Order: sequence, then C-alpha cells, then structure tokens
Amino acid sequence: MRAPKPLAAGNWKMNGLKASSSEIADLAARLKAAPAGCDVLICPPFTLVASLADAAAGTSVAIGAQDCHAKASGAHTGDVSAPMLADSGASFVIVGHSERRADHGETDADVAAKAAAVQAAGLPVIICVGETEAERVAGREVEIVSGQLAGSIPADIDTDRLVIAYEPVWAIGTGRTPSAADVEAIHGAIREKLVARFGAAAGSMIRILYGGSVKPDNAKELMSVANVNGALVGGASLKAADFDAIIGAWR
Ligand SMILES: O=C(CO)COP(=O)(O)O
Repeated sequence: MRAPKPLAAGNWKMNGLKASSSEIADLAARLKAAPAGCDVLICPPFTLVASLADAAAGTSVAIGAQDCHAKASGAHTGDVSAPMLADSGASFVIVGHSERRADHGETDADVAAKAAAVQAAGLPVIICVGETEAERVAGREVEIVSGQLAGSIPADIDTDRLVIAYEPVWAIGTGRTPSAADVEAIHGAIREKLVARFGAAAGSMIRILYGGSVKPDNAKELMSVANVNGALVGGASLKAADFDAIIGAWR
C-alpha cells in the first residue's frame, strides 16, 4: 500500500517577531542545499503569517497558522478566520492544540467546527489530539484519543486535506517522550480508527504526526516508527538549524 509523504511541521506557538523571517530564509537555504524527503511547514503566530508567507514564496517552506475562528467573518473581536488566513498566504491551519483546549476551553465540537472552517476556506487542516499524564498513567490513552478523534473530525471532512497530530500533553515542552513501542501502539490505534471511519484506501493515506519534545537527537528514532508520518515540533522549530536537523530524519 502507498504511504503518505511525511510532513515536518513547526509550531512556533507565541514566539517570533519580524526579525524571525531570517529563520525562514536560513531554513529555505538549507533545504535548497540538501532537499528534504518530506513536506516542510512552519506555523508562526498570526502576526507573522503574511510576512513569512511572502518570505517563503518560491521556496520549499510552506507557512501555516495555529488556530482560527469557526466562522468566516463577523462580530468576534480579536479573532481571525480561516479565509483571512488563506488570504494572508497560509497553506495549512492547526486546530485543537492541547494548549488551546486547556487555555481556551476548546471542546471536541469546537475543534470540529474550526476544522470544517479551515477546509471550507480551501486549506488542509491539522487536528491535534493527545492524552494528559493522568490519563496515560490510568492506561486510558487509546480511549481518550479515540474520543477526541471521533469528536474533533467533522462529518464532512475531506481526508485528502486532513492531517492528525498525536501530541501527548505530558511530552510537550518537557523533554520527555513516549518509548518507540508506546508511540507505535498509539499511532497504530489512531490508524485503525481512521481506517474504520474512512476505509482502507483513504484512512491509510492520512498523515499521523507525532509531537512532543521532538529534537534533533530523537527525531530519527521517533520518525522511523510505523504509522508516524511526520512531526509537529514546538521549541526545536524556532531555530532553522535545529528544525533542519530534525528534517534530516528523512534525508
Ligand atoms: O506542542 C508541540 C507542538 O505543537 C510540541 O512542543 P515541543 O516540541 O516544544 O515539546
């Protein structure tokens, strides 16, 4: 069976100023010198989407966003819609990151509405799922992630423009990661759910990213696990040299 092309995605979270465009130029130059065996995406904060999309034009770096509102426009002070992001040059949007679920009380239904809005704006969506440490200790990770998948993927999703990111909350920013065997088990369970819902042909081609303390020194091992089709990288995506070293997992 065909395998999906890997995706290395960087989530800059609430980091980055105008000067950060030098990191995009640096990354693009590295990818030109040593082409990647994966797609490459950087998701800066909203303030930088348009300028970094301009900076990345004509390179192999795509620019995306980290969230959007579920509506296309309207009286929602401070929010940003998916059509606005598309208009700004974003070519992907992340939704349902655990930091948004925790900081903003986003539910699975909220995430599903946002995911639908992203696709309605013509863009592919990365939907994040992942269990907390207490849920992992209780052995409930498959149950939790299965529930998030069922609730966060909207009914009319276009699977060609769907990416899932599995990010155990306890591995984010902590320097801790699940073992390769644990990653294989949960990614296998996610694949089973996707195949059960969308059929073997579509379900097996949906990229499942692993995220949570992916670093240059563990990327190769994590990215070689079955059903790991890329990475969603936080801290180590801020510096082009580090992110490029992670991308080296596919060179
Ligand atoms: O949350 C993450 C990416 O979305 C992971 O963050 P870290 O790579 O900093 O652990």
